[in-house]
Amino acid sequence: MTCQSPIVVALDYPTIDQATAMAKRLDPSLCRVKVGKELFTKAGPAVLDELHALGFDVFLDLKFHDIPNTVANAVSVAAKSGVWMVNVHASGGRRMMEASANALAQIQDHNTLLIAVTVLTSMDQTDLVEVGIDLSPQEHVMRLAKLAKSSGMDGVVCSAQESSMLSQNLGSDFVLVTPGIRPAGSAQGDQKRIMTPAQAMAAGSHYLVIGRPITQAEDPIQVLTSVNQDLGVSL
Ligand SMILES: O=c1ccn([C@@H]2O[C@H](COP(=O)(O)O)[C@@H](O)[C@H]2O)c(=O)[nH]1
Repeated sequence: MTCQSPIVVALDYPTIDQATAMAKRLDPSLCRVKVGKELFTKAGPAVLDELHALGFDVFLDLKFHDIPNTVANAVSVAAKSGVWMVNVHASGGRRMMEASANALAQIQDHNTLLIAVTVLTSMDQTDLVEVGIDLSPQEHVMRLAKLAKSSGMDGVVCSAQESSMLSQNLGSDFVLVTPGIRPAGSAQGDQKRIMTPAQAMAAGSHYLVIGRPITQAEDPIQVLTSVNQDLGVSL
């Protein structure tokens, strides 16, 4: 069954038991799920198998960033594990992204989306200046997204604040995966470039990554259902 919802719930947990307990409170027809560095470092590929067995599409969010050969091989292993989406850092450069896209192309019948991270949603202009980038977040996202597209990526991770600009410049088929989503009233936490779910969809985002506003809610399924309803997703 294809999930109709754009929501990807970030399962940021320290153990496989906590992650699968949350997944069991969710529903694969209402969301996809994301496995990040904390959970994967502890649980390894077993967590992917468990989430697949529960019926979820899984975004493996390990943000690979290394030399081309290393990243291409890691992307290849990820795709063979059956994940729906995997990502690399666009700042790893053209050769790294092209090697990753070529590695995926060699896997028969894979249907894994390959996405490049542009500028983390936790960063603003001040953070960029400190790492030597004298561009606005929007300008740097645009530069990295153009590079990602021409290097064979299916799309990018960006903030929803850049979705409209990217959709207009790179086409509405270029997949925009947007963390930093905050339903009205939820805590911003460490995120800097945020938008509400409805604003993000209106701006052209394809997928909305939502973690703590759902996973730390008293009733996660109620929050998930209510965001889906606000977005007009047929449930
Ligand atoms: O630019 C990025 C890239 C990835 N993330 C990840 O998304 C979730 C967001 O969780 P919240 O609790 O909704 O803030 C988290 O797993 C990050 O590692 C991101 O936030 N920004």
